[in-house]
Amino acid sequence: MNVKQIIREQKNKLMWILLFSILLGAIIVFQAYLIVEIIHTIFLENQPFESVVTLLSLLFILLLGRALFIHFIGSVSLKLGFQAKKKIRNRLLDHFSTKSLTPTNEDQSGKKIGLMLDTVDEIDPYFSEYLPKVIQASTIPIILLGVIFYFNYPSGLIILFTAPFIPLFMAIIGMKTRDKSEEQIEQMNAFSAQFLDTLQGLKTLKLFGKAKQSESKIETSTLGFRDATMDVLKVAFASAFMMELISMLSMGLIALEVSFRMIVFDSITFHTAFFVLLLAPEFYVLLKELSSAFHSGRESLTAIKKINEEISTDANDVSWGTQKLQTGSPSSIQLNNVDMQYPNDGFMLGPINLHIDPYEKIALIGESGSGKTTLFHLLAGLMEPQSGTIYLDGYSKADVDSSSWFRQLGYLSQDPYIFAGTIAENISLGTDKFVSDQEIWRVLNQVKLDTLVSTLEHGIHTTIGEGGRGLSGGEKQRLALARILIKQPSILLFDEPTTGLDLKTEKVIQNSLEQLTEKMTVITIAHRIKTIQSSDRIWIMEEGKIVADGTHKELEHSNEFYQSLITPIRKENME
Ligand SMILES: Nc1ncnc2c1ncn2[C@@H]1O[C@H](COP(=O)(O)OP(=O)(O)OP(=O)(O)O)[C@@H](O)[C@H]1O
Repeated sequence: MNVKQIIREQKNKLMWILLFSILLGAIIVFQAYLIVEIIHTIFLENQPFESVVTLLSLLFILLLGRALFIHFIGSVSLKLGFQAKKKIRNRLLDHFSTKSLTPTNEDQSGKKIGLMLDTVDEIDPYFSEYLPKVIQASTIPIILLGVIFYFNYPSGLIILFTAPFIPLFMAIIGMKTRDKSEEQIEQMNAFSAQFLDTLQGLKTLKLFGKAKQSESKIETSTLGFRDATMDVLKVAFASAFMMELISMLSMGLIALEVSFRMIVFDSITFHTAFFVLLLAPEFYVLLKELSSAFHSGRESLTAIKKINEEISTDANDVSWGTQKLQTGSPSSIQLNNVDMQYPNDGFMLGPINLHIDPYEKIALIGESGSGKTTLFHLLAGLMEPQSGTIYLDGYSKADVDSSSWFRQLGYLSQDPYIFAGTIAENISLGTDKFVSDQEIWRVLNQVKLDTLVSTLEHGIHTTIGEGGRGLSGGEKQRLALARILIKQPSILLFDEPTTGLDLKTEKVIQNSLEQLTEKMTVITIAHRIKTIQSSDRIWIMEEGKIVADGTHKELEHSNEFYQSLITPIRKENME
């Protein structure tokens, strides 16, 4: 994410700010001129009030114009900040959604939320304050300086000598704040991560009697964030004080010089002296505003750096292309020498070589930790292999359009996620088509959730998930099945529930899938002997490799490992 690139895209808005700034500069000059003229006419020439009515009306119009231009610059600047944030958030979202699952699991979600919300918000001042102020400060003061030089060059020389101290201080303070604002953002993200982690695991922490300890951990990270913020603010206050001091001293010098020239040397008129005295503060006000905007702009640059650090870790992006897959029938899947290793020399999957024909029913079995879920994530396209190629319908996955693949795919896991939303929204999640209320009720009936839902006040429009009504484990599973029934995928990855689910749920899942799966390719991480026996092929996984591939009949007598795996399953299913 390049700041220059965003600036280039927002060139039009910046041009508007430049135009408004030039007009504002002209208004400031004329406004000062009119004030001087009015005072001169009334107090020095002792003219009646009526003689300045036209000048006063003009002054009123100019003040109105000034307010309007300030408003225009403000609203264009806000839009500039808004567009920049939108662009960066989209880029981040894109990054998170294309990123392979592997590193995503490593980071804490709170840190990501912190990055997505707070860090992106920190970027706003750069575009909505700093850039517009840079434009204003590089146009209006130049206009003012030109006018001051024209009317009274010594005042211009004083400004020319003192003004550079302001950017000089800005640069020094900028260097000092860089580390501090980096530390502040670091602390803020650490705090978000800690907070969300504790919230999500609160039940576990309470059950293990660790809730109090977590409280103190949160307190420590809050204090860390507070201290870092105070450090940044201290520098900000010190810088504001210095800017004030420099501009007051400079204006004092100009006042002294002007009064000497007017009273002692009699070399300028009251008119010119007053005019210069009115313009000089306008000059410094703008520079001071620039310096405070510079301070926020510096923090924004740190935030942009943090976001770039996150985005540049895209070595693990899951790569997709543009080739659309056929619709109607399931795609064939082929894995050629596919390898995947979790970071830091973690678990290694592969090399995997396999081919799945359309409509095949495959059971995947293996001991806990043998890599079944990891293989599912690779097959689903949620992870990117380190080496080797995945072919979908003969096309390399890197060339295939991701949405045409995900449209085919259904993944029924053991811990489905229920989003904050209504029951109807959660069920129609997987399809782009319009889903009528009747269809929702039909699938609810199929998964035996209709009785429960009909007792709810808002029926299928009841909010569930976070902030809504809770669901039991079995109900969540049935809701996830309802999603699949609505989506009607042509390839189903099914992580069969281990025994322990309520009988009703188990039966519902079995019956529904038996009818549904005829028209699908189904790969099941199987825990039931019936699923294993009825599948076309069985893959046995051991330490990240598929060590056997065959039918139940073939493996039952010839493969000792298979026997050792299914004997306990058989026993469990019989109990
Ligand atoms: N995000 C991760 N980072 C590092 N290692 C991981 C990650 N996820 C899983 N693993 C490791 O990879 C190995 C395989 O895990 P996987 O979940 O694929 O096994 P599984 O066969 O599905 O196990 P189970 O039957 O218990 O669900 C395990 O040793 C696990 O500790």
